[in-house]
Amino acid sequence: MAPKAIIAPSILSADFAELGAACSRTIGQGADWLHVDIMDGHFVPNLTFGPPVVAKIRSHVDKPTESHGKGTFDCHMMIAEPKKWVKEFKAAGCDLYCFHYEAAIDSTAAESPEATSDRKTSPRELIRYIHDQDMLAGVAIKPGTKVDVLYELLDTQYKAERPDMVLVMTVEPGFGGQKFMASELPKVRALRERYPELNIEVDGGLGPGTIDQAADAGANVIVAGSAVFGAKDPAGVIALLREAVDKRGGKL
Ligand SMILES: O=C(CO)[C@@H](O)[C@H](O)COP(=O)(O)O
Repeated sequence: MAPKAIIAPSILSADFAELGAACSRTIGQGADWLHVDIMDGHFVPNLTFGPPVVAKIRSHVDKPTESHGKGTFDCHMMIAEPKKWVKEFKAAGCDLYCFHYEAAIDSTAAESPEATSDRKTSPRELIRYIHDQDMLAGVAIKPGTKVDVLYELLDTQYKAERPDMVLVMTVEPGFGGQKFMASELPKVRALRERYPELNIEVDGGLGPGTIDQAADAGANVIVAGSAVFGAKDPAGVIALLREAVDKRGGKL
């Protein structure tokens, strides 16, 4: 049985002048989680917000009462140094810290081997560290990254080192409103076949016109930015996305 639908609107497409109100309204419109895109201008060519903003908007939304529950702040860390910010984002109210596999393994930016070990870390160590801070851990892959790099992490017998969620990007990370890349769906299908109970998130170009393909492939955590925040009826879009995923439950 595939896991249930989790709808996570991306607040990157919200009106930043009223971000707190937009967050609470979106939860009221039926969203399960809020997807919070953190960009550092290095890992991706765009800048968004840091811990003080996350802390402010957190106060507009009730904390989840259970793991993966309503109100979860799903922080998508598009940053070059994911280990460096774990404690700050925990303090700001992040519930799920989803780092990029590519950032965790990339040591080429570090100036010296010593700096490398200090600033970069292996995905496995990083997952353990995130769990030690009492957050869920997610691992994201960009379109150019093969899905099988994740198998070793997902197959570990040590729960503390296993991701709670995988994010398959269906656009190049960095900006909202891009065209959905169906070429990424074989990754989702491969993950779903191998891990029937895994939370598999897709992000980029999701909306009423693309959700069926993503749900057919096995995605259950759906990020949608412009499709929700640009809609006349955001609650209707959230319900449609949920129904598309849930009606495939058990048939995958
Ligand atoms: O991480 C990202 C972009 O890097 C996303 O979360 C976008 O914010 C999704 O926006 P839409 O494609 O749904 O408009």
